[in-house]
Amino acid sequence: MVEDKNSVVAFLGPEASYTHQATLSSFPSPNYTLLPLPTISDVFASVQSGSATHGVVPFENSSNGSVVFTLDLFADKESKYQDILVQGEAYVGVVHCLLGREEGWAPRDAGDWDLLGKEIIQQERGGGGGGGGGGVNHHDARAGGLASVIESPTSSGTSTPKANQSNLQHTASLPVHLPSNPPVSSTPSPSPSLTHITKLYSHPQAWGQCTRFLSSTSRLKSTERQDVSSTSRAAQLVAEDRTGRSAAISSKIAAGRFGLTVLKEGIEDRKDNVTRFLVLGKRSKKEEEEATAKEQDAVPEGATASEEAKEMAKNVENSVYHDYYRTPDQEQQRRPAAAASLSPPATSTYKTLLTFTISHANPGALASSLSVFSKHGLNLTSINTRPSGVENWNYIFFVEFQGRREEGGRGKVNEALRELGEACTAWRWLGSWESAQS
Ligand SMILES: O=C(O)C(=O)C[C@]1(C(=O)O)C=C[C@@H](O)C=C1
Repeated sequence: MVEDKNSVVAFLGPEASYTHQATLSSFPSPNYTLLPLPTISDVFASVQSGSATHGVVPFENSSNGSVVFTLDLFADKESKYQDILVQGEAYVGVVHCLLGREEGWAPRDAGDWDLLGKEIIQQERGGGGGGGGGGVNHHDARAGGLASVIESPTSSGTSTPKANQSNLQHTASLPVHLPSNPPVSSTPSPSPSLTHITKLYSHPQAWGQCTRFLSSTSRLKSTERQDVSSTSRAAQLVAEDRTGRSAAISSKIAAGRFGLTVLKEGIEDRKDNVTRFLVLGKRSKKEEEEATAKEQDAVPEGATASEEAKEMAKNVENSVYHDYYRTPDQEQQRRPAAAASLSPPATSTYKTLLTFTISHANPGALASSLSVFSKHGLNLTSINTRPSGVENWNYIFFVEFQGRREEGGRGKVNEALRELGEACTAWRWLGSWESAQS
């Protein structure tokens, strides 16, 4: 990533989320200001509006599949995130823990408790709208938030080697504002009783990654579960619960951050549990203007208005959109630019994410669209769908493949896109980036 001390990186918070770990791994330098936001849509919105230069969002988990909230934001049915492109990825090993209070726990010191409560309330107020997360001071987000409670890359939420340039061990320490003698212990007894737990909090993805533990622990089988916006938000809510009867599925790092006890560690179904995160960026105004100028030059002299239109539709050199939510006129006015990510060095492996729609009434439209990729030797690595939102049982298809769009309309990805335009009703390029997979 381009390092600039004015860069603001928004991520799904509050601090100590797995997304925070992915953010530190992709943006290890203290020159970046990290901004925890309550929801994934807040992250998209902040990148689109320019209040953040980058965003980090969860995309898929190795055992539980896609993060549908993120897919729906990429589907962008209301055309709110037209300038967002994927510029990178990060992998974080996810070791889930059950966090809470031990049976019989009670806040020991009202002063300490008030201080902790005040801290949490401050975070929520600073969050920039909406419940569900904590917006902490930017610097706290980096320092106090996560780095200061990370003991080693194996403590929880480890990164895969490539992502682990991170500085998950980054130890800058700005104030955390937790009480010096927190009213809890983060050291569990060997096998703490769970009979006092009456409510569980977590992110929906986490339930799906801990099914065995949840279904085999008699106390928890029938315990009420509440979905919240992130695993660290779950930990934050449990820390606020003065009854001591709730628990969160979250990370060991979050236990340290929010002063909770790890009641059970390693509760994920699979030990190789990994979540992939995407780094978002925005096409710049300058790039957009340049692309508009280039495309105007590209229209052959003497072309008629309709030939021009045809030429524009064919010219995928710099286009991001063949957008399904825009009329051809609107489409021509926009003509977005190539992202900075179009010109990385040639040695690495790249990935590209696209969405497309087809006419469901047209037999073979889906098969023809997909065959474009194999025809051009592009290794299709995943396919997803989300409801189109236009008509029942119609879908937006997401495909990811190895390769990248090159500048100047060259290369097999550009060729495939030209052909895809003939097989589908519309497509949208969501970015090409260097793979972080080892
Ligand atoms: O970042 C977090 O802590 C989240 O709660 C999000 C999220 C996700 O959506 O995948 C991230 C990692 C884990 O897979 C579980 C939850």
